[in-house]
Amino acid sequence: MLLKDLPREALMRPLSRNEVVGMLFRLTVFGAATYYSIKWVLDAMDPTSKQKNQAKKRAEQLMKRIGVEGVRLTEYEMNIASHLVDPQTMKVSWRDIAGLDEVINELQDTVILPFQKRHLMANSKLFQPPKGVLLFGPPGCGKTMIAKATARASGCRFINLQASTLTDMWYGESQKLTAAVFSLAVKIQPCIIFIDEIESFLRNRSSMDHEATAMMKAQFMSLWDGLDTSSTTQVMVMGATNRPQDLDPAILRRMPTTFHIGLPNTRQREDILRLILAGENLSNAINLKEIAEKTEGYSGSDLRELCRDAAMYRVRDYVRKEQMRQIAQQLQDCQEEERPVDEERLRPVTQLDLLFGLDKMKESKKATTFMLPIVSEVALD
Ligand SMILES: Nc1ncnc2c1ncn2[C@@H]1O[C@H](COP(=O)(O)OP(=O)(O)OP(=O)(O)O)[C@@H](O)[C@H]1O
Repeated sequence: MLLKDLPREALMRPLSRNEVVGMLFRLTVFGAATYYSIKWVLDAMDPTSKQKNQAKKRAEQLMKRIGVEGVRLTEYEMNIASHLVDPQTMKVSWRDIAGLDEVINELQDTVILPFQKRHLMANSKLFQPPKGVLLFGPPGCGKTMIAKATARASGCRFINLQASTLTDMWYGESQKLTAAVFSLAVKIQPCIIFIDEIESFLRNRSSMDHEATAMMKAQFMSLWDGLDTSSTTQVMVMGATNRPQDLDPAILRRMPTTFHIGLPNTRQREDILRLILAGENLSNAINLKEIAEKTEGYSGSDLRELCRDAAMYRVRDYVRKEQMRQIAQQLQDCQEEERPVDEERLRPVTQLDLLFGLDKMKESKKATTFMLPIVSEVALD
């Protein structure tokens, strides 16, 4: 039936109460159905919706585990919260770091103490943890370990941020995420925001910078400055870099507390080797001083790799011995005999294993330094 076919009186008469309620009800149902359909279609079209849901779930679990409950997070804060490190899984402590006692003592006084004893100095502006700390030095020398151990020792929550988390986003998203980093840190304080390779997104500003990058940097700095407005805010940005010379001077100014984590000297290398090999079955003739003296220029991570290789030789020997025994048994066509208990165990790591490991490491280092100029030639083209 068309509208013009309806009797004029029916159109003019006022609506009854029930009709108005019914109409309102139908409108509400229709509005809600439209809203959820559009939301569903948009979610289905959003290529990142699955990631968002996973990040949300992970963030909720983590927040529960770190003991933060009853705090409402925005979608962007949820995303950042998925980079929270669960303190239970953060195993690194000072005892796992060798040869860096001076740095650790300094960190203890300048960073950890103000966090640990914050209740004593609540009203002192001078005795607040620094808002920015920079760890710099060559790769593999323990910067990340130091950052994690600092968070653990100071009882801080730890957001482990990769620069790409903020820079890989769509235009506009980066800025929302940057804001979320700081707002989340304040909600879950005391908190350390750790940014590895900080120079990769807070590098020297240049006229070549994309507008969005320049805006994000400016925003990052102003949010960082905002931490200073309240003396009770317990949030610190800790950056790590291999290339401090590439950092924006404005960023360097905001990180007056700097720690150089350099390549270890002979004594430090010996300490690192001792720590890495602690708990291993070692031959009595092991001479770590000799290995330390032969590893000039090696980082802690190189030394760990060397020890890993050395420890593998005895596994390889064990497997070979086993194969030889099986072949001998097959040749003699005899039943498998019971073996003495010490044949079931791996032999101790010997000095020779370490020296072999060292040779292998030297070879691979030579190969990579040989490859490096080729890589840069390609990049320059
Ligand atoms: N001083 C040290 N004591 C014990 N182990 C060390 C030390 N330095 C480095 N290592 C070993 O090297 C590994 C790498 O260290 P870490 O990731 O902290 O280095 P980094 O300086 O952050 O390197 P990058 O700049 O590449 O991120 C550690 O997991 C650890 O096994």
